[in-house]
Amino acid sequence: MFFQAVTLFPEMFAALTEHGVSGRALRQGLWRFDTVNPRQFADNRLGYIDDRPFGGGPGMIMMAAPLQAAIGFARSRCQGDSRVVYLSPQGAPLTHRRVAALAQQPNLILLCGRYEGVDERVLQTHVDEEISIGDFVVSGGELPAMMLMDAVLRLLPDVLGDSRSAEQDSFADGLLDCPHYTRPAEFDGMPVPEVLMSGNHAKIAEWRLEQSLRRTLSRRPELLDGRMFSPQEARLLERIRKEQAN
Ligand SMILES: NC(=O)c1ccc(NCc2ccccc2N2CCOCC2)nc1
Repeated sequence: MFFQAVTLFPEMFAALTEHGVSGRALRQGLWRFDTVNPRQFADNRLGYIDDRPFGGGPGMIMMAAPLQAAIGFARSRCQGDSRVVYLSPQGAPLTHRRVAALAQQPNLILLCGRYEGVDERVLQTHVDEEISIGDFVVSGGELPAMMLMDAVLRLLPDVLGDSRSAEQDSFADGLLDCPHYTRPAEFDGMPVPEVLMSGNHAKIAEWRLEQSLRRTLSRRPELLDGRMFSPQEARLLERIRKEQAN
């Protein structure tokens, strides 16, 4: 996987390239990263890459030409297909399903907007997909881009190592995660659920699945809409619903 970010703030991406699982995977060569700064494609001496909005209004808009050139340069560095993703509040919601689809791409180019946004004509001609990480606004597309990258990287083989498999991530099975505990066995007078100390792996797995179903039902019931259930899940849901009915 070759990620490129078209960004005015390349140093921000150190958060992923210098730290944690993503940083280690980069050093191991499990993925590649580079940035393109639109400022180097400004066609004037002063490096202007933004200008006032037609129609008036506050702030500045990123100009089309430098972005088009930066995207073209990024694409020229890709072997095979490349996909340009624009992070914006107007994008399609990022879900596990969409992350899994992106993880199949060999080359992803992430366009990070600043100022008040980007000239629409770049989006129409050079952006393949517009994605939002949530219904809120942040100052630039870099943090959303890094969240997308991290979510994709966790799905790449070997990035998480054999200790953790991504399918255990909640959302991978379409459910919220179960509660987790570690030592001490009693903290602040609170014990750990007995079943987790039992060593009975089938019962532990069933307890964890039941807890995930309970949490999903109470916190995000809409996630269960349209989801198929295994016989075990259906049985557990039945028991939970009965319990809540009385
Ligand atoms: N939900 C998201 O994925 C998300 C993504 C980006 C983003 N901001 C960058 C941005 C990108 C595109 C358009 C406007 C803007 N903004 C620039 C700064 O001013 C506000 C508008 N915010 C939230």
